[in-house]
Formats: sequence, C-alpha cells, structure tokens
Amino acid sequence: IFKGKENLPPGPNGIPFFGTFPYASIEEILPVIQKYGKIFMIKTGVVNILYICDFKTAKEALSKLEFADRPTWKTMRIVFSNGTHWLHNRRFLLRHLRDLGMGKSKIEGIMRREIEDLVEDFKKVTKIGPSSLPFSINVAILNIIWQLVASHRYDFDDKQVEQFMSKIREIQDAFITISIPKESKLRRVCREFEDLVQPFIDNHLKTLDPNNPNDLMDDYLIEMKEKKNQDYSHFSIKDLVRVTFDLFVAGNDTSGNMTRWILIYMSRFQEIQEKIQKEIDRVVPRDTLPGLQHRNELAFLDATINEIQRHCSMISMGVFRYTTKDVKLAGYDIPKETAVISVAGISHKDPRYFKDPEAFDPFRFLDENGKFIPTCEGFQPFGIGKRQCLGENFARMELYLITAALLQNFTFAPPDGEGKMSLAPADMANFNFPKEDQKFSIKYRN
Ligand code: HEM
Repeated sequence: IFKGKENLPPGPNGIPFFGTFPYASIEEILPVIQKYGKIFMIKTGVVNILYICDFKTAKEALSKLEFADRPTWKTMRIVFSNGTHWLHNRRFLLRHLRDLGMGKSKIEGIMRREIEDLVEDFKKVTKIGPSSLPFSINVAILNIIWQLVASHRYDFDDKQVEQFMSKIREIQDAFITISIPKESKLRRVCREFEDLVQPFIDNHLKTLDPNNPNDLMDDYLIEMKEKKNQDYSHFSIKDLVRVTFDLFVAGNDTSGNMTRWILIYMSRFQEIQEKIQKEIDRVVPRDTLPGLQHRNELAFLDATINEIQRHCSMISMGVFRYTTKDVKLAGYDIPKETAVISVAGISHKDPRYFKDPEAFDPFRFLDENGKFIPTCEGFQPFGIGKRQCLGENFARMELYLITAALLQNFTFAPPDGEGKMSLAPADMANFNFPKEDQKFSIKYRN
C-alpha cells in the first residue's frame, strides 16, 4: 500500500517484514517524537499506523470524513460500526445523549436515584477502616445506562452484575489488545450479549406506547416503525442491539474509571477537596444532594474534574480511527486504510496550551470571573471531530453529580499512616486506568 506514495510521514522502519510494534505508552512515544517530529508513521505487519501528537493537526484531520472510520480489522469490525450504519446510529444516539433529548431533568432524575443509594452504601465502608472503593460505584454507573436504555436496574448485591460486566470487559479487552486469535471468543461474548439484551427488546415491543416512550429502546422502536424518512431505513432490531452495545462498551468503564480517578486525586490533593467541600456547603443545603441547579455556583468542581481528565489522560492514545481514502495531511500523503492515533496524552502536557503542564492546577479551567471553561485548545479527553464521544455531556453531568454528592458527604484520603496517594496508573497498554486495588480512608462528614 506504500507503492506510489512519495511523501509519507517519517518514522522508524523496524524489523524487516514485521515492522514496528505499536507504542503502548507516552513514554515510548516521546523519543520517537524527538527523532521524527509530532507526526510520524510506523508499519506493523501490513498495517500503517499514523501517530498525530500535535493538537492542531489532529483537530484538522479528525474533523474530516476521510478520517472518520474505525479500523476494519476482524476484531474491530465486530465492535465498531462504520459508514451509513455508524452515521445513523450516531445521529440517533446524539439526539438522545449529547442534546440530552430525553430531557435534562429526566436524566438527572435517573442519576439522582442511583446516587442516593450510592451515598447510603458508602456510609457502610466509613465504618470499616481503609478500604477499596465499594463495588456499588460500578453498579450505580451501570444502572444509569440501563435505566437510560431500558428502564432496568440491578440491586447493588445482584450477582448478575459481575457476569454482565465481565462480558463488557471481555469485549473491551479483545479490541484493546487487537489480538486476532481472540476473534472467536469475541464473537461468542457478543452473541451472549445479544441473548441478554433480546428479552428486553421483546418486552419493549410488547408494551410499546408510541405516544409515551419511556426510554431509549422505546424511542428507537418508535422511530424504526415510523420510518419517517430515509434516515430510518437502516433502523432494525439488529442495529438496536448494536446501539445498546455501543453505550455499554463506551459509557460504562469510562465513567466508572474516571470517577475512581477523581477520588484518587481528591485523596492526593486534600486542599482542593476541602475547597470544593466548602463551596458545596455554602451553596447546597446539608439535607439536599447537589443538583444541576447548583452547577453554576460550583464552577471550581467542574474545573477540577476537567483538570483531572487532562492530568491523568485516561484515554491517552485516543481510540483508533481509519482513513477511508488517500488523503493529504500537513503536507504528507496518508494512504487509504491507515490506522490513526491522536495522542491525547501528549497534547494534554503540551506547554503551548497548558502552562507548567505537569502541575495539577484546576484554576486553569476558570476564567478571570471564576466561570468554568469547559474546553480549550489542546484539551481532548473525549476525542475530537467526527467521532468525538457522543456521551460527553451525559458523562460530564454524571461525573459532576456523583462527585458533588460524594464530596458533600465524605472526605477521601490515603489510609492512615500512608504518605501521599499514588497517581500511578494500572499496568495496561494504551490507557491510563486507575489501579483497582487502591485503598482509601473514607470518612463520613457529619
Ligand atoms: C468519562 C467518561 C468518558 C470518556 C473519557 C469518554 C471518552 C471517549 C473517547 C476518547 C471516545 C473516542 C472519540 C474519538 O474517536 O475521537 C469516545 C467515544 C464514544 N463514547 Fe465516550 N467517553 C466517556 C463516557 C461516555 C458515556 C457515558 C457514553 C454513553 C452514555 C459514551 C459513549 C461513547 C460512544 C457511543 C462513542 C463512539 C462514538 C463514535 O464512534 O461515533 N461515552 N468516548
């Protein structure tokens, strides 16, 4: 595929036939940038991988339709959709998530119900000394998506939760590690996922009231039946399973792990936690959980969440894109079917966008009037362009509500006698996920 392409981005040649093994961390990428610059390409087997470590170039590229596909390798094809299916599913989901089409207050209601239970469950661990974060945090976040999708929820001690989560994890694991031998396993897990979701769809079909949709499944089935215009021609039960699947795979572990990061950072930066708690105490009556009506006055909390997302760069290597045709970028020729990685972990630490980038400083996301700055050049925790996270507003609302409620009621710290809380991520390629076994001292704030 290189033939005839004259001006490819530079990059290491690697071993003959095999090429270069993809980079798994920012530390591996830094010396390559030193040698080849912020746009470089490697060849892994027969696959070209383009790394974009410059925010402006990434923004230019990823906003183009030519960069909007996900790779069509065997395992990726099972997990991601492309072309018109992707476009129609995305439009449908955006209507319901980014624009919070279900109604902000309905979504807030769903989240609140889970958060109330979560606060009660956290109270139990405050009595038992240093502990890991309770499992209820995973269940609450899973329930929020289930409620949104199919008005379903689990009790915190329901044994089915672990089973369901392990399926989502197996799917994620298989495409994160891009290992082809796992393909048959991945197909099996996806079929099991379909079997699990199908009874919910059958039930929704039976009880569907077109004038009174309850959740996303209802909305999808109504739009599918109405087929208002050609946009709906792809709507099918099969695609509804896919839409559901996208939400669980993309929206569950991401929010869960980011919540863990937030609590780790709060334990590490006690003075920031204290400042947020003071603000909450000033703005929110003690017998009321913080809600969206308090959000403007809790700007420092949103700024802190942004700064944690920047500082930890959880999805540090972004999520693979794929070029749909030969395309020019920054003067280089990028061949069709090149895998593209926009390296968020580099732009989040780029001093051109973030002064003293290693410092943890929530104030960088507040303007001179103390108003929250939701985004800026260089900031890309939710990706950029055509495939940017479509759950972004939903996730931001979720992180705000959960963090506000937890900090109103609890103080997080390293276990007594231990020094500073470690910010080291779990040992995992491509992602900076927090360590799951991290212990906390969690104190109830009377
Ligand atoms: C802190 C939480 C979250 C983070 C950090 C996050 C981050 C991301 C990133 C980096 C991407 C890839 C963007 C790209 O390729 O440019 C993505 C895609 C996606 N996210 Fe999120 N996400 C979060 C929560 C959620 C939630 C709660 C939902 C849904 C309820 C969601 C749904 C999706 C979907 C469906 C995609 C695929 C979009 C597409 O391919 O068109 N995400 N997310």
